[in-house]
Amino acid sequence: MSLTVTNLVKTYGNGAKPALDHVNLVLQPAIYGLFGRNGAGKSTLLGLIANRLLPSDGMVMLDGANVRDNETAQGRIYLANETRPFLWPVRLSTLFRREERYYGGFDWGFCSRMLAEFGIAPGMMYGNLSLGQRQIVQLVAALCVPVDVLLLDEPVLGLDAANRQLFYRFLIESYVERPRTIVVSTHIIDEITHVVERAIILDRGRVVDEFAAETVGSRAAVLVGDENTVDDFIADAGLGVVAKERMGRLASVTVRGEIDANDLPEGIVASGLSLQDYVIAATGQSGNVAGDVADDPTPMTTNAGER
Ligand SMILES: Nc1ncnc2c1ncn2[C@@H]1O[C@H](COP(=O)(O)OP(=O)(O)OP(=O)(O)O)[C@@H](O)[C@H]1O
Repeated sequence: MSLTVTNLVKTYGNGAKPALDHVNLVLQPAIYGLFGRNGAGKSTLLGLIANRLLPSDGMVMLDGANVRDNETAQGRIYLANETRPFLWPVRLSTLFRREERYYGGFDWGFCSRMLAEFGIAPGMMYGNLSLGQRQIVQLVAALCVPVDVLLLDEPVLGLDAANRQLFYRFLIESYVERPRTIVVSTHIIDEITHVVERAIILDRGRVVDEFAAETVGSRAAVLVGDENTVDDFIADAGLGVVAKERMGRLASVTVRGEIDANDLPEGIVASGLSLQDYVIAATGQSGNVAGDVADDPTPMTTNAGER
């Protein structure tokens, strides 16, 4: 299974800046985290992949078929987002049966187990559920349909902490049971770090980085120490500076690439960035740690010595 996004552009109005600007991606079976600041274009990208929005340019192909003109391909893609229309006066079981009919299958056993653990009775009316419970029902449905591409737009918005943990557990279980392409857009990055295999970072409509999540520690580092010593080290090593903060005589400088602790002079401490810190650095106003993979597919090295 392969989902290819080619030169995808979305402009919402005449003369408006593109919400999505020539995005190229190749997605394989894996759990992807889709990250970016408010308005970066995450929902737009997911809406275009799911054929809920018309692209201004470019295309989305699923196993070689253009998703636009192909109902079979569309039936293999499921988008769960807040606007998914579920009619109000409907029992959960009816709602799930509709999904079963449209998507050609439904994992009823997994559904019952998830509802039980979330404490939601299957005979409930959808409209009688709380906001968070409705969100859970949508996620349960999403995990039970036999699609090849699952797009979850801010899935944990409205879920309490315990239910978020439960959802991450079910998401992993579902993926292990049936590996497929799952894209999760979220702002709660720290929580999902250990769930996602790959990360996609969007900034102002462009993909600025796409990488294996476990390699995040080697994509950028923070150096802390006496400002002059840190500056000299950075200049000698030819490191790219992303951001710098001063605290009296001390400086904290974010640089691109991985730092070998053996290369550090005395008095400088280096640490890697968490996925959340890396996303902040990659999408901050002061600098762009990632470069732009729209033009360069390998913007980051994992070795500071290569810079
Ligand atoms: N229906 C629309 N009409 C006009 N502009 C829109 C529309 N939907 C989105 N936009 C604009 O497109 C850009 C991207 O929006 P999008 O919702 O894709 O961002 P996002 O990354 O999902 O943001 P958030 O994290 O806040 O949900 C924003 O500038 C937004 O204002």
